[in-house]
Amino acid sequence: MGNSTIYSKILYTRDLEAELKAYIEKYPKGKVFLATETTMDELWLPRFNAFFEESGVKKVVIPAGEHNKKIESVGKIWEFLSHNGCDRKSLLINIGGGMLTDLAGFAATTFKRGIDFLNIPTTLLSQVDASVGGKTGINFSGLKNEVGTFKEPIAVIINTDFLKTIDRENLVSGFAEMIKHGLIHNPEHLEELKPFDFDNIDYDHLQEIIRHSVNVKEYFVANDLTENNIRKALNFGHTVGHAFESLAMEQKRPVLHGYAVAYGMIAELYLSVKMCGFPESDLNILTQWMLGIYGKFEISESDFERLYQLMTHDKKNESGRINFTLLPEIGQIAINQNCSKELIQEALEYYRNL
Ligand SMILES: NC(=O)c1ccc[n+]([C@@H]2O[C@H](COP(=O)([O-])OP(=O)(O)OC[C@H]3O[C@@H](n4cnc5c(N)ncnc54)[C@H](O)[C@@H]3O)[C@@H](O)[C@H]2O)c1
Ligand SMILES: O=C(O)C(=O)C[C@@H](O)[C@H](O)[C@H](O)COP(=O)(O)O
Ligand SMILES: [Zn+2]
Repeated sequence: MGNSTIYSKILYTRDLEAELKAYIEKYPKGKVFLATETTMDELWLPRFNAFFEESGVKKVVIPAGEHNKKIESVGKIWEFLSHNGCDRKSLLINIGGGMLTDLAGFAATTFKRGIDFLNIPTTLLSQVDASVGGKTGINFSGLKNEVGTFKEPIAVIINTDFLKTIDRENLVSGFAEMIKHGLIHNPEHLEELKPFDFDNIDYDHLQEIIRHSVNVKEYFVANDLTENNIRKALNFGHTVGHAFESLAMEQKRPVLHGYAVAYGMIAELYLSVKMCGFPESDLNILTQWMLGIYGKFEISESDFERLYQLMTHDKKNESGRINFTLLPEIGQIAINQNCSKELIQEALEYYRNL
């Protein structure tokens, strides 16, 4: 099992309070804390306030939005924990999307050198990806997740009812990470995603396909928690995707994480054709499918150098080389693929000309 310390339980439920009770009871009253963000606090927390108050759980609320995944917000959580008597045996419950679970997970894993935390993901992206697997972190210096830790939550409780209030753009964003899971490990999962109807969602079916996606994530995490080896598969699309996401932020035209990953996957599938013999016919089909869902992120040739510079900060890089995870075919991965600057620019040119 490599360097894994699989410890998180993934629970699927439509009765959140019942699942939570068992966890809260293991901690002394007054030692369980809640972190959430403003959207969830307004939309969903009123239904649970009485339950949390009865259980003696105090709450900190962080402003919603990716731009708040920053050190100042971590400070706010640390202050809240410190002022309310949080000790090493306390538990922090994180309710929100990937922004919140990354941020509050990071706060928990660093407070007093680490306390337990439990994730309740409320977006599709956080249910299939961000809340699972123990990557926590914040953006820093214009770079995605530049500072963070690897530590798994004690549990992840997935309730698809939360997705009923998600806007379409955020659903579509989470769907990109599911496409990624299909591409890197499970062609059947990819096929079951193709007919998904965003306008007419069957939540029971959605819960099933969320499970299939989480299974892919868990497989890689269980075998390589700290990303020394095959976990790099989960980063497919992100070398270029994070560069797009950071560039978009710099240019004040931010894009959602999943959209950036979809754009990145197209460029990295092109690299897969050139480096690993990925079938060109599959590249064309997948490119058209993803373009149809995600549209196109407009870039000009003058952005190439900045995108390349951003890729030089990717966490998979070694000895100054930009390392990609690429695909020889759907469902197969090739990690540590070092591409030349010229080839990376060719992939960006391919994307730009679509
Ligand atoms: N740790 C990991 O392994 C991992 C994996 C993938 C992505 N991420 C990170 O996750 C973040 C993106 O997460 P996200 O897409 O969930 O974004 P997010 O957390 O910003 O949530 C998206 C929007 O949905 C709102 N929202 C949340 N839950 C809602 C609900 N139930 N109903 C209505 N609105 C709701 C939020 O307020 C926000 O406006 C990025 O920072 C990305 O880097 C981390
Ligand atoms: O769990 C992983 O490993 C991933 O790479 C999942 C990604 O979808 C996620 O966006 C992750 O936060 C990216 O990590 P980073 O190490 O490239 O910052
Ligand atoms: Zn991602």
